[in-house]
Amino acid sequence: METLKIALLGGGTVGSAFYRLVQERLSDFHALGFSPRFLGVLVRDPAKPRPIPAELLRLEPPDLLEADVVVEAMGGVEAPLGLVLPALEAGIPLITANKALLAEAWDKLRPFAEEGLIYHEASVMAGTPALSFLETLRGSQLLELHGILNGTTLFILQEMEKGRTYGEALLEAQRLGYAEADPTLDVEGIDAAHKLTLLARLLVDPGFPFPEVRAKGISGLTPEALKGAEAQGERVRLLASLYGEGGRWRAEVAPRRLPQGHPLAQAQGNALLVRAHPLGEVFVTGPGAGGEATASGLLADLFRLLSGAPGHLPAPQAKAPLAEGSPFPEVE
Ligand SMILES: NC(=O)C1=CN([C@@H]2O[C@H](COP(=O)(O)OP(=O)(O)OC[C@H]3O[C@@H](n4cnc5c(N)ncnc54)[C@H](OP(=O)(O)O)[C@@H]3O)[C@@H](O)[C@H]2O)C=CC1
Ligand SMILES: N[C@@H](CC=O)C(=O)O
Repeated sequence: METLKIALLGGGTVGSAFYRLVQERLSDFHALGFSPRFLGVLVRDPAKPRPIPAELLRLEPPDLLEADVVVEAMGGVEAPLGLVLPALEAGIPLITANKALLAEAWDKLRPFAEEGLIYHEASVMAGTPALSFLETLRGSQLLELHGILNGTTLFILQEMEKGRTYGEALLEAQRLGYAEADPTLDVEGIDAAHKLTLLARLLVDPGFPFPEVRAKGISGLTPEALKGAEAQGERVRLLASLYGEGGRWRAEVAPRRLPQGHPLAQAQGNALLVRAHPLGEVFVTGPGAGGEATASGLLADLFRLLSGAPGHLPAPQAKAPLAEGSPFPEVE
């Protein structure tokens, strides 16, 4: 049995759930011939209650160069970047749930992603297949993509439809572990824009720049706007859309009106609807936030790594859209 040395950066909602899930799935590791061992778990406050043995908690990162794999679930951009870069330079694979890091520090990380060293299924729709789903669609050419990529705002809209206030619903989303440490990223559409950037790089342009994504969130939406949509047989959802316009890819996050019977309006979880040529229309839905759902995506990546498969490779070249897209109407 080979020891698998894991350095875990972050032991919060996601990191704790990942630690627990690894313990729960030891027999699957053993079946693959590995025995996982955590070198340490980086946190800020070791006194916080969490399901990780105190002797593993570290205020300084464990020696990442000793690890077989670095798993990053700390959030932010500059702090994790400074830690993971030397490990990547040493050829140590990175598994991360951090979409902000990938979206905003791509110039530094792209060479390692192209080498197959970065695994990040959990960064978009948590453990629900989004990146691996789109990888399979590479056999076709993307026409357009529309997704509900943020669990916090979906939860808030669903709760507001049941009569709860925006503020109450946001607090509950934070309690459930769905929201970012800074929930402005969720409610202003920035988290969904990070995720949409990653999808665009996977499918249509390996260098797709994050600042090109227009982001509008839900903080300005009133209960009246939601009721007005309902009266017209519609539902409002924060959609991330990638579509052709004037021969270029346009990427936007905005609250949009959907017919109530549309699969994206009916979806109870995060969702992704893709039209591709020649495949046609494909739809996937499932949990997109929360500790356990995200840990599932991290573990899937760890098993992918152990099976010898490379990380998530960006698109090999930039491609212009084949057709003009048809985004759903935006809420004014
Ligand atoms: N929550 C979710 O549903 C999902 C989250 N993600 C992503 O996963 C990552 C983690 O999210 P989540 O677990 O919710 O966040 P949390 O805030 O719950 O956890 C962050 C962890 O990292 C530690 N940490 C953060 N910054 C530092 C630092 N500078 N030095 C040392 N330790 C640090 C924190 O320590 P301490 O505990 O002591 O504060 C904490 O353990 C983020 O990138 C997020 O976007 C992705 C998909 C879903
Ligand atoms: N804050 C994010 C967490 C998962 O990516 C969300 O609400 O979707």
